[in-house]
Amino acid sequence: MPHPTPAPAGFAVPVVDISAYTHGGTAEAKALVSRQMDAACSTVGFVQVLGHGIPDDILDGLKEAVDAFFSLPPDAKKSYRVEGANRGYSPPKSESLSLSLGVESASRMNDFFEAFNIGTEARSFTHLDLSEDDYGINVWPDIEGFRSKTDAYYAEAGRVARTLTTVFADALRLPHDFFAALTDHSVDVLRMNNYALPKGTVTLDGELTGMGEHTDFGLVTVLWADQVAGLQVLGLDGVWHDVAPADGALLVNLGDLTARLTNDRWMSTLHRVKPPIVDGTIQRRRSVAYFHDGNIDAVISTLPSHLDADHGLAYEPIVVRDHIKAKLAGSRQGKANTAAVRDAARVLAAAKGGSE
Ligand SMILES: O=C(O)CCC(=O)C(=O)O
Ligand SMILES: [Fe+2]
Repeated sequence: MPHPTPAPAGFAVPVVDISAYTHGGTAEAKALVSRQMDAACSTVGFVQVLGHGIPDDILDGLKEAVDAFFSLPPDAKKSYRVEGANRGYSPPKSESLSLSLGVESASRMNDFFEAFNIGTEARSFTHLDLSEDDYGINVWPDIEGFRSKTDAYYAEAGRVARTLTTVFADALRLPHDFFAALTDHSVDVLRMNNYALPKGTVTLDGELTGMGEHTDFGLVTVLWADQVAGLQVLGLDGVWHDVAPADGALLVNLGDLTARLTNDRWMSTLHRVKPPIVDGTIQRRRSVAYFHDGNIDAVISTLPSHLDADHGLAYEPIVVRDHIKAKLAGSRQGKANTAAVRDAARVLAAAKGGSE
């Protein structure tokens, strides 16, 4: 089947230009952006974000760092593995994201992506008594410029994530600084993903999964990706749709914690990476996800404005630490996350519907 298939009428990832927030627009311009964001978050849960203001040279530096790391020999990459923390190198087939949802995959550790993670460290908050066990210590590959380039992008992506939470606060009619109290020592992680399979290793048994279906764990994810097919998003129609970033856009999606805040009015949308196989090979694809997950000790409770007393749909309040632990235990240690009942049901329903 040729790829990418055109998106059918009825499914599109809305484009929202947030310049009014990044470049000091008028109150009216901001109100328009927050209305557009509300519509995107309540119908798709993914947004093509323009006007983010990340300079091209910082994006170029990020791509150089990603290429330099993933082109190291396998043994060199493996020397940057970190046990027990969301840091360093993850080789292909060491994770199964679908297990973070409680959905069994055919051969459990099936995802062929490889990744390198960096993130916020507890020790950077000198005034707070936080545990590195909750955050993690970064490892840095011995590659000239890798750290400065990824640090520069990390700061920019964090700025965009925080700007987005300001848009969210306005869209949800919350105090402007509502999210600041949940995110002043946020556990943020940057995951650089590489989807590549050496020639001749691709089998056409239909089980090829770049990254299994999952929802992101936190508040919001800012995703830079190559304009190469592979990312698929589950629509309200129960069908998987191909999505690639528009020119100059970052893809932004909501995570589970924002869905919990809004009692699922805003969507933590299921997504996966299933690259098309063309002539027995897959086209290499890179993506870099910045996860803005909230303070490790923050309690996430459904907003009073979104409680639905009649239907009793509110989630129990949850501490960010407990939520992240349950999700990571699924994807990393092969334990199905039994708490993700709603998500698992949606994946199984979609499995019947197939992809577009
Ligand atoms: O590679 C992609 O486009 C998606 C990556 C992703 O969903 C993730 O890292 O959580
Ligand atoms: Fe994701």
